[in-house]
Amino acid sequence: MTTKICDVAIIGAGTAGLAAELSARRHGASTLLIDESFSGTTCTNVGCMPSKLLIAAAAAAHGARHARTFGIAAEPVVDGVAVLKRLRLERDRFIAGVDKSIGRIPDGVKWKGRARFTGLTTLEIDDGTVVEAKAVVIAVGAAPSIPAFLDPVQAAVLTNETLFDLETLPISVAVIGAGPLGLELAQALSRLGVETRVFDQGDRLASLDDKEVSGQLAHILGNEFPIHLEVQLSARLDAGKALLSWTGRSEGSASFDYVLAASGRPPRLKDLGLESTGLVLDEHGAPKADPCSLQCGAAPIFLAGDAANGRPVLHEAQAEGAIAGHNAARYPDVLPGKRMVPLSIMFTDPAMAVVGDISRRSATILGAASFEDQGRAKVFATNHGLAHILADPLDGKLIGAVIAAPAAEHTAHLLAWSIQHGMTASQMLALPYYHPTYEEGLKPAFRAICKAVGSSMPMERDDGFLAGA
Ligand SMILES: Cc1cc2nc3c(=O)[nH]c(=O)nc-3n(C[C@H](O)[C@H](O)[C@H](O)COP(=O)(O)OP(=O)(O)OC[C@H]3O[C@@H](n4cnc5c(N)ncnc54)[C@H](O)[C@@H]3O)c2cc1C
Ligand SMILES: NC(=O)c1ccc[n+]([C@@H]2O[C@H](COP(=O)([O-])OP(=O)(O)OC[C@H]3O[C@@H](n4cnc5c(N)ncnc54)[C@H](O)[C@@H]3O)[C@@H](O)[C@H]2O)c1
Repeated sequence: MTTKICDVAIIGAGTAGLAAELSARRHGASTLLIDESFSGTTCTNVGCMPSKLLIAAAAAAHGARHARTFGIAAEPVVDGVAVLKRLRLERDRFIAGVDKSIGRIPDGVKWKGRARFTGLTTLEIDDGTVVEAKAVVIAVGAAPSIPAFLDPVQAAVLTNETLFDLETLPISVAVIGAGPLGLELAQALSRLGVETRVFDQGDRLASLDDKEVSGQLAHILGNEFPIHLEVQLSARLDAGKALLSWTGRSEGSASFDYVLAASGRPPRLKDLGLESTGLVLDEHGAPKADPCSLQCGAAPIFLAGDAANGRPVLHEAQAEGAIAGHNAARYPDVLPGKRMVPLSIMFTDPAMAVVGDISRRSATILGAASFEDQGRAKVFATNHGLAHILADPLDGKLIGAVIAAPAAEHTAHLLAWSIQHGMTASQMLALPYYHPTYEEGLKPAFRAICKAVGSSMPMERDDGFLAGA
């Protein structure tokens, strides 16, 4: 039996785990990074990058199909094999990049195997190795959850872990879940010519707490592929296909080559032996971590990335890894990490973004900006969507935003940065806006906030009459 002794053991070499290991080592700790495969991250292998590569192919098809809007005749011919071949080629380059960074980790720090807790800071790896650490960072990520009603059609079920390895594009796909995963992939598949339908038991897209923005997006996306909200589903195999039946807000049945389970990705904490740590676990078997220090109670255990189930997006996995690694190295003298303004973006077209704290909506001023008559959007025939910007009623300081509009991924960044710097709507209007741009489209929301809180509008720069702004 091998025993490994270290200051900080990190379980999981994904984005959060790699950041945690580096951070702990930079702060003087001896580290042990344990992963069951050391073969890329969720982001590169089955997450952000392959999904965006599929979206990029879909955008090319969509652009050609819609060229006729501008007087140009074109009809795309989608070669499914070629689309997926290019996707995997580029994806593998991203994976090679991660392999390179893993290769730079010093000898003796990496340990391949599946770890589980046997005590507060003792781990057992599936090869029998025992690890004794002073602190542990849990960065095990998340895994797809497959609803039980899909059991009868298991053979036809895809997840984000299998979709990108198909040889070619299927004829038809049912997508279960209208969250970011389901909607991004549904729109991409639909634009690539796959008959696609989305189903969700909930009453809005992406569980978005803004009915108006969510409703507009549902309308826009619903013009491209059917979205069935508030439905209950059942499934059975029929002539080798998955036959889905649904009841609720709408009723029907249809056969699909595949069913994509996009119904959430809970943290992979189940077989981690957390009960041996003595930590208080919730009904899902998860410990609670402080959102700033990422420490579980007062224990020498830290949670980071998707495993922490707080902000399951890449830049936060990296940031949380760095905070957790630092704190694990300095345990018990733990510090609160400085968290960024929350920012999440769904790469549909139009994109949907949530920025800052939108939970206090009732206690804020709301400025709205529609993109239906917006200059830049009209030029590019993308004139739809809505931005809601929330601000403090006292001084118009920006608090949050929900946007489903063209270029939302870019305007959301500007808003997140402005919120982080404490900007007010009035200050936003005093900044330069080039014409004609999508950024100009936010001005009506800033003006509405200024008006509501009685703060000044810099008229010499923002007169509000520029045609198409
Ligand atoms: C389809 C899809 C698209 C996405 N698109 C975006 C996007 O566009 N932008 C964005 O910001 N985010 C996106 N995300 C989210 C983003 O990918 C994740 O938030 C991020 O990758 C999480 O990183 P992580 O380090 O927490 O987990 P992971 O990268 O999953 O790492 C976890 C690691 O832990 C290892 N592990 C697990 N259990 C054990 C164990 N017991 N012992 C040893 N090792 C173990 C695993 O092998 C794995 O290597 C997307 C996710 C998906 C699924
Ligand atoms: N652009 C991005 O940042 C991006 C893109 C894709 C995925 N992700 C990440 O991937 C993770 C998973 O995304 P997701 O969209 O799967 O999760 P999600 O939890 O956001 O959405 C899941 C959806 O599935 C629905 N659902 C669950 N069970 C169902 C059932 N039995 N029948 C019908 N509907 C059901 C839920 O109501 C919900 O709307 C998230 O953490 C997300 O942040 C991020």
